[in-house]
Parts: sequence; structure tokens; C-alpha cells
Amino acid sequence: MDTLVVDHPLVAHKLTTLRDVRTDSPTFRRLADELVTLLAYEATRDVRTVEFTVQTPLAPAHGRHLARPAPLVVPILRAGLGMLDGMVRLLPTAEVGFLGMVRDEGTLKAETYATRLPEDLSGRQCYVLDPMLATGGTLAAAIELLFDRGATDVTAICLLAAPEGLARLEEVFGDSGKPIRVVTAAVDERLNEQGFIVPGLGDAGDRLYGVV
Ligand SMILES: O=P(O)(O)OC[C@H]1O[C@H](OP(=O)(O)OP(=O)(O)O)[C@H](O)[C@@H]1O
Ligand SMILES: O=c1cc[nH]c(=O)[nH]1
Ligand SMILES: [Mg+2]
Repeated sequence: MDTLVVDHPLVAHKLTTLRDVRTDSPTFRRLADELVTLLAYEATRDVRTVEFTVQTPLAPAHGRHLARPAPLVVPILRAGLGMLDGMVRLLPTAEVGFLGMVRDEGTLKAETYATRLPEDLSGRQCYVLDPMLATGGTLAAAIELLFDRGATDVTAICLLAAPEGLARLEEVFGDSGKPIRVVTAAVDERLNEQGFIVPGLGDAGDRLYGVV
């Protein structure tokens, strides 16, 4: 499994404001949207393309366009929805599938409450969006589901990751030989007793959409 921490001053600037407890929901939503576009630029470095010749006003030019089938983008509800617009702005031809998952506050186990994905993902490159990789239970279950349906490779884009979550993904998928990448703006110190990333940014879903 590959992990890429995107080291860029604009990413650091936006992430710092996201962390700030004084940042209100509208600003949090806008910054999450902007940040994912920057992360997606790095995360799509290996997106499949095919060679293509285009006619300029002067002469033919060799170039590339995105290969078919189009990549599948999968936001994990709720919080991953805050990353969708920023991602499809960069990949407008991508298809979008949805996974609704929630972590039990007591056991910290992830439960899937909604699945709307193509049955057959053979040959598809998939990009999973979830701002927080904490224990890794949610992403491990999501990635497993995508591989079970035939996905070729999976890239998870997160705003923040905990070392415990990265270790969990390595433990689950490390020896599987399946291509998995995690792209994140930062790896924080640790998880606290409630499974929250420290220093983190709090509950991403609540900060985007309010406390439910
Ligand atoms: O790595 P894990 O320990 O599994 O935790 C991470 C998950 O927890 C949060 O979702 P939450 O359950 O709060 O749902 P929400 O997005 O609806 O708020 C977050 O958005 C991740 O999906
Ligand atoms: O720190 C965390 C951990 C899980 N989910 C969140 O939204 N934040
Ligand atoms: Mg939440």
C-alpha cells in the first residue's frame, strides 16, 4: 500500500484553517472543497489515459485523453459528500457511486447503511472520498467491497489520517497484492480514547453538515 502526504503550502494553509475550531460550516465546506481538488491533482497521477491525436488550427498534435471505462468516484456518506464537487471538478467524466457508512460511537465499528454502486467494477479505477481515516474500519470495509466487485485499483483521498488507520489498512491489504493508495493532506499524531484523530479537526460530518 502506498501513502502519499501532499506537502504543499496551499494544502497546509487550507488544512490549518479547517482545523481551527472557530471556522464556521460555510467556510469549512468551501475549504474542504478546495483542498480535495489539490489532493485530487496528486491522487490522479496514475489515472489511465489513451493516446489521441487532435487537430489544432495549424497541425495534428499528439495528446492524451482519459481512458474508458471512466474512473468511479465513491464518496462515503456523510462527510465524504463534502469532497465530491471538488473531485468531479477535476474529473468531470467520472461516474459516481455512493456508500453510506457510520461508525458506532461505542464499538467504533463501521456499519454500511446504503450502497449504490455498479455491480461489476471489473477494470475500473476507483477513488474513495472520506475526509477522516481514523481506526481505518470504514475505509477497509469500503475498499474490500470495491475489490469484491472487481475494481482494478483503489485510491483513497482523505483530508487527515491517523497512524493507526494507515497501519490497519496495511494489515488488511498489505499482502493482498492489490494496488491501494492513500493520499492525504497530513498524518496526525494519534487517536484518542473515543477514536478521534488528535489534533485532528473534530467530527468532519458535524462540521460540514451539523450535529445529528
Ligand atoms: O476510520 P474510522 O474509525 O472508521 O472512522 C472514520 C469515519 O468516521 C467518520 O464518519 P462518521 O461515522 O462520523 O459518519 P458521518 O460521516 O455521517 O458523520 C468519517 O467521516 C469516516 O467515515
Ligand atoms: O477524528 C475523527 C475521527 C472519525 N471521524 C471524524 O469525523 N473525526
Ligand atoms: Mg461523523
